[in-house]
Amino acid sequence: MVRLDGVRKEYGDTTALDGVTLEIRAGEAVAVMGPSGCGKSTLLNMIAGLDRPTAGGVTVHDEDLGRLTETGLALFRRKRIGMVFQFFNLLDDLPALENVALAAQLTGVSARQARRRALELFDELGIADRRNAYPAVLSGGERQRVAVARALMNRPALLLADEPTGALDSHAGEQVMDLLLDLNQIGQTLLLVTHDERMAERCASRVVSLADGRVVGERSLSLDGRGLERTP
Ligand SMILES: Nc1ncnc2c1ncn2[C@@H]1O[C@H](COP(=O)(O)OP(=O)(O)OP(=O)(O)O)[C@@H](O)[C@H]1O
Repeated sequence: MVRLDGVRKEYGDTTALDGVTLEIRAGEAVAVMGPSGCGKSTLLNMIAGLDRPTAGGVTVHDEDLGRLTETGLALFRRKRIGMVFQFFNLLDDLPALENVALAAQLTGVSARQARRRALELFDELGIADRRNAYPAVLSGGERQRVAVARALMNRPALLLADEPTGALDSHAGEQVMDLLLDLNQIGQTLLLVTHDERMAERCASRVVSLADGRVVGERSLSLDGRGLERTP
């Protein structure tokens, strides 16, 4: 699903990624961990096509991102990638359902069809009763579930999550972890950046450790070990 081949990224004198080679198979849930500044977000940005490597190649879902124009990359991102961020990144002046429907409308889907799909997702994620609420009145956990719904709207090949529980209290964080775990267990490929060892162990089948822009370790987690401590 994802292949990084000797990816290097420099920002002026700073080397954010220093030759990262990594593969992620369809259906995997991979957590990327490492100290602040080691290049985790840069890695996600390379895979999402939000930024281009200084050297090396990135292939996602058989698409060589280096061959895409800026317009091609924007289209790739909208159709193939779902992203969830620590601080939700919802639009404050749109109700929850419209925030989510917009993701499909931007790919040319009609407003009616987009709302129908968004409602299905709100039902599945247990937030249907919050569909007309504006982000400001939603709890952190509800906001993140809306953000996950938005990320899933276009049925992405890959869901990228950058510290998705970083701004949540522990109960809401647990619910979001359960949600990501459930999504992966029904086949969604997931790449997760987290500082939280417990989250990695709960949601990921493999943990990749980064330090100073390099992969310095990898370990697989047994499937049996995942999701055992579910919230009631
Ligand atoms: N747009 C940018 N311009 C200049 N330097 C950048 C840019 N983005 C990242 N960097 C630098 O690249 C390095 C890696 O940053 P990155 O944000 O990927 O690390 P991170 O592991 O995600 O950190 P954190 O856990 O604190 O979010 C850091 O030294 C950072 O300052």
